[in-house]
Amino acid sequence: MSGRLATEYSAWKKLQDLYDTEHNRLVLRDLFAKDPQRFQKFNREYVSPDDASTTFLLDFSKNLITEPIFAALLDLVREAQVEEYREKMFAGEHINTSEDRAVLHVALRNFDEWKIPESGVNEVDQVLAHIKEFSESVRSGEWKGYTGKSINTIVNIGIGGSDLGPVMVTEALKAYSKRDLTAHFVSNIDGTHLAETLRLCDPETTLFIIASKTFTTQETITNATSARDWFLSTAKDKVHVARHFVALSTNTKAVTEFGISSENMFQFWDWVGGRYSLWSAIGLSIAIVIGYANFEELLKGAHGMDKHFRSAPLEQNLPVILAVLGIWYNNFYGAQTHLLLPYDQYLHKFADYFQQGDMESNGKSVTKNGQQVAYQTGPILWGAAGTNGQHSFYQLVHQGTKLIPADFLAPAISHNPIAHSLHHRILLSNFFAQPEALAFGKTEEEVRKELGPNATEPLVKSKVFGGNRPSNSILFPKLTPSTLGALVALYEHKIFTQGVIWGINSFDQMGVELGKVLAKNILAQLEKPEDVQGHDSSTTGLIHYYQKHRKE
Ligand SMILES: O=P(O)(O)OC[C@H]1O[C@H](O)[C@@H](O)[C@@H](O)[C@@H]1O
Repeated sequence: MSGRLATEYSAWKKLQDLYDTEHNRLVLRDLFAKDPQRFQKFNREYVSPDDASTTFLLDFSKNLITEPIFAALLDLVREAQVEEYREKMFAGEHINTSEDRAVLHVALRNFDEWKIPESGVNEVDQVLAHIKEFSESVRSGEWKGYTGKSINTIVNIGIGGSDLGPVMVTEALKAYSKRDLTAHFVSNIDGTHLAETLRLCDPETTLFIIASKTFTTQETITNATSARDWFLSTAKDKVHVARHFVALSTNTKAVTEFGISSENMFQFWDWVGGRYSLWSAIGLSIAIVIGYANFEELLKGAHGMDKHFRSAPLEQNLPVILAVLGIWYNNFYGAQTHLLLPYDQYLHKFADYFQQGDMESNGKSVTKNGQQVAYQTGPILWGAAGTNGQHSFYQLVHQGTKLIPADFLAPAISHNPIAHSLHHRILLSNFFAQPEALAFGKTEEEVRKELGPNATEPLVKSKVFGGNRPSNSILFPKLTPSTLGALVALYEHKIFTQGVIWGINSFDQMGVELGKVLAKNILAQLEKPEDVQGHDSSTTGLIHYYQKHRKE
């Protein structure tokens, strides 16, 4: 984040040399055969400094690295001054330079550990108390709708960071949820999303949570307005809106103008990035679904990881380790993508969540100093919950032409040990088998032996697995709120570390603006063909085709 080009660092040049001279020799079969200590060298156990039950193992031994390469990768971290920039973040310096803002999601889960001199930080506890009080009154049934009934359905209306975090966490921690309370999440401007959700709601017992940092996002404000119209078509009197609509935002003025009173507004601050906001008031739906005590556990789990990131030596520092391994593949092996593969159905939104977290943060091509980068930055992030992915895209991961580094994640214990944990043992056997198959593959010799002398050449070739495909494995005892908090913070700090090395600003999102501006312009031209002005022939042709075929 210094804004320097990564390629200027001497460690970068060293890594390029190491890649050029070594990469043909970096064969996992050989590396493991030669060194019985390889697992010992390249695994780390995380134990939260605050709570020993929040723990996991990171095995990164199945990566295409040696000790000198690992050392050079950590030299790159030192040379890029990641530790100095980390301190700037924790101190509240305005490291989001393009927007002149601090980056302080860590202050939302700080529990008075560090003094951070930024305005708003001293209001965090107050907002948490508000979340606690409100979530408890909804869960206990004390909060009543306009006809005196308790709330049994919540609808979070928000998009991007104001949607993905609450969706991911409420899914991930469903085992902790209040089962007689239904939570829906409406994000898309497509009327179908709201209409299909409202079909499942009763205006007398539904609470709408309007989540928008800016409170100007077109999708959210349009959905919220239509939801209010739907509500008022039954409730009639506007005075009832107060019992059924609350807002989570930094923009008090826009919230009040929408008709939500300030006591029903949960505040946060401009130093909370949208994709880092689940720890803030944006987490209200999480607190309602899993209860405030569990929400606080989530925050504490993340705080433990913050402490680890801030104090652990680089060679023990898990976010740093994940970050440098990512750089090794992204920048030296030319890998374009990175897979997140949780072997836990509860984490089925984990990759979706980090698509925004990673790609909106590090999908940049100029440095903080405005220089065009001549190297790759953020990877394309994708994934699915195991074992579903195995029956979908793993073919390409195992035998395709692309190198796709992957992180496998799994809990040792399931929340649902049905059939005497048979399901879970099968799930975990896949979790152990896939990284093994990716790393070690199956040689032609092995295939021939298996198929016998009559096998055709094409059949033999088609059954060979090249192997040498790298992965990390993260194994934790159980998916608890605190463990989830630690895992999310682990990836947040990985993204931070990579952003600093690439010299980019991980905390703005200018790339989402242009499409929004053009859509606004087009919206005003949709009525009549003669209004369609100022576009290329393709866009004009498409809009004309729509105008010919629409039937309102
Ligand atoms: O919460 P808001 O202000 O409605 O923004 C929702 C989303 O909008 C844009 O896509 C980006 O700025 C995202 O980072 C943000 O999460």
